[in-house]
Amino acid sequence: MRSAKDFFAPLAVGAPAPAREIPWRPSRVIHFFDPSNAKMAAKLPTLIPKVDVLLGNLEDGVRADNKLAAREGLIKIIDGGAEFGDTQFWIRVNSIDSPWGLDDLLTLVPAIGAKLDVIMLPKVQGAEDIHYIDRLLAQLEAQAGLTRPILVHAILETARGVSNVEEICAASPRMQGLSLGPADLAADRRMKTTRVGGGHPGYLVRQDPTPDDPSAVRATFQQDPWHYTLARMVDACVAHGIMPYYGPFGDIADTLACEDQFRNAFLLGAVGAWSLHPVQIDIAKKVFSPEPKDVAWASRVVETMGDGTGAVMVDGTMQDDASVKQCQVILDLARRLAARDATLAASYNLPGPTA
Ligand SMILES: CC(=O)SCCNC(=O)CCNC(=O)[C@H](O)C(C)(C)COP(=O)(O)OP(=O)(O)OC[C@H]1O[C@@H](n2cnc3c(N)ncnc32)[C@H](O)[C@@H]1OP(=O)(O)O
Ligand SMILES: CC(=O)C(=O)O
Ligand SMILES: [Mg+2]
Repeated sequence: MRSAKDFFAPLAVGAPAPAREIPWRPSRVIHFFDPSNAKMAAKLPTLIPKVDVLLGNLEDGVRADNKLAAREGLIKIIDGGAEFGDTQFWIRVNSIDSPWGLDDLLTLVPAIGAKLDVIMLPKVQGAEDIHYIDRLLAQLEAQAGLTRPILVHAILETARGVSNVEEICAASPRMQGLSLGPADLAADRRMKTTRVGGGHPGYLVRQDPTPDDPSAVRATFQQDPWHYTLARMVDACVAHGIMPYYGPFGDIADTLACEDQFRNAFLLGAVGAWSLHPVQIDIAKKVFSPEPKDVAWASRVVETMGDGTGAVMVDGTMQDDASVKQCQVILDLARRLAARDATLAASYNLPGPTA
């Protein structure tokens, strides 16, 4: 076991010093594209300014016979001088047990590592996977002369990964966050849904029978099969100073259910979600930005509470030291997002400095 003192020492001579804190940057939407798909790549100049994170996907969703073209496509995009502004640039590599995972890293870190903010690693099972990539990245960073460590984001998509979620979050100072991988996770757990995220009409609770009228219709209420996993992820991430994300919503046409799933994740503490299709970008941005009415309420509570201690009534509700902290969460996020988004800033109308 590494001592705590060693944790922030580079894992290879010449590698950049590990990050001591994960920088907070807006990441309401991680937009996926296939770099081997020329039509998608052609859309990047208009997509990049709209998304918080642009992610070049090399793993599932990219045909096996396009894996090399996808890798080359990423290099072409960077060599072509793609401008990211303050949008983050991530890639999802193939899993480290696949035929492509190692070469993804060996090729792309030297070629485009200086532009990369985060590498998303799929099918992470435990701390051992993070330790492997941690050392390998340090070696590659040293060879490439990179001055900034590349961060790592793990997808939680196996039962073993979920069981080991805390050790995964704690495995390296590179750990930036976790995403839920509902498709692979469903398969690995032998769940009986064939959907990519979202609910299922069979996963429900039913209202009790009416005692005097046994034939009366009994309402049913669909439940969220991802609640447990997401809640676990949020706790593990917050405990380790990293960020939780909902993953993909595969029913592209059902924008309403997508919005609902994303909002559940937002309310539980997630900072963002994936978009698989351009139609999902604005949904994620809307959902993961606090609503102006909630920002106005939070401002009012904080203002009414003065130094933030004691208890008062606001519109018939008790507010105290703890509810002020809840309101500060909303205000802090609103300020950070407003600093990047002028339209949001105007809708929030927040006084004071941005965080
Ligand atoms: C479980 C997981 O691992 S999820 C992550 C892996 N999966 C993915 O990343 C999937 C990414 N998305 C996609 O491949 C596609 O969006 C699909 C296959 C779902 C749908 O694609 P299409 O059938 O082409 O959708 P549609 O016809 O509505 O596309 C409209 C336009 O948007 C483009 N487009 C679609 N998705 C994207 C995208 N993610 N990024 C950029 N452009 C896109 C299409 O190329 C098309 O362009 P055109 O108007 O120039 O022809
Ligand atoms: C997100 C992902 O990779 C999955 O759902 O399997
Ligand atoms: Mg997956």
